[in-house]
Amino acid sequence: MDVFLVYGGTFDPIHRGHLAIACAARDALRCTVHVVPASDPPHRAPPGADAGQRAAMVAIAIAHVPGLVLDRRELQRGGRSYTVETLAELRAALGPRRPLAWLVGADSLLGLSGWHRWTSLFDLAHLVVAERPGSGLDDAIPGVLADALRARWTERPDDLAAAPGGRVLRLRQPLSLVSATEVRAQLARGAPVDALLPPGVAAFIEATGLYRPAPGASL
Ligand SMILES: Nc1ncnc2c1ncn2[C@@H]1O[C@H](COP(=O)(O)OP(=O)(O)OP(=O)(O)O)[C@@H](O)[C@H]1O
Ligand SMILES: O=C(O)c1ccc[n+]([C@@H]2O[C@H](COP(=O)([O-])O)[C@@H](O)[C@H]2O)c1
Repeated sequence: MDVFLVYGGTFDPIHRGHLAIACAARDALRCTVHVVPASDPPHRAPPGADAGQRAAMVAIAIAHVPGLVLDRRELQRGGRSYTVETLAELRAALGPRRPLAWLVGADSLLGLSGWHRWTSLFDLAHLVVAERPGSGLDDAIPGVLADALRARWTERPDDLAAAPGGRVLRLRQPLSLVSATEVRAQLARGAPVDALLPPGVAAFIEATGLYRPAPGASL
């Protein structure tokens, strides 16, 4: 059965690194990627753009990318965007047998043991983990998480199609150095960001005045 693949993120703003891993996961699993902007992302400071603006930038970024679709379920649910709740909602809708997977970057995986009800995530879905510069997966995984992952790792996409959840697929895609932090910093100092962003997103940011320093603020 084909995998229902979900990619959650703050996307403040969505950048080329996000698209690169979404497309790599799409191609590895040969399935659609459902991109889910977080309404109120846990474990981080409030985003610079509101949830509607972040979703609008995702819509612009993926408009012409085959196999990527916007899913507004966390915006509609409101409140803290706990992944375990999103996956439980999807599992109820998809039934117990459909393979379901959640895409993360390596830095997110390294913090997984701090997530709300994190051990339940594996009962609900697979994880797909994209490598990210600066976040090594081979020796950096903290003990309790390493133990939880040990028997779950695979490099074979077919293992995800063969079960509803519980495996962790390591994606080995070309690395992208881009981060939303870097994009926001560049914008704050008035530096060009076109090379970091999908087409159309820079124009949206320019038109809305997002991420500009407040007048008179020192950089
Ligand atoms: N360049 C990248 N390579 C691999 N994974 C990435 C990359 N950028 C983001 N991700 C992953 O995408 C998901 C959503 O990321 P997020 O929206 O927080 O972007 P970010 O660039 O990490 O943002 P920020 O710099 O504000 O923390 C996370 O799981 C993150 O690990
Ligand atoms: O459920 C949690 O406790 C949890 C903790 C941290 C991050 N997440 C989710 O992981 C995704 C990436 O988070 P972030 O902060 O790197 O954009 C996003 O969908 C978050 O809602 C979820």
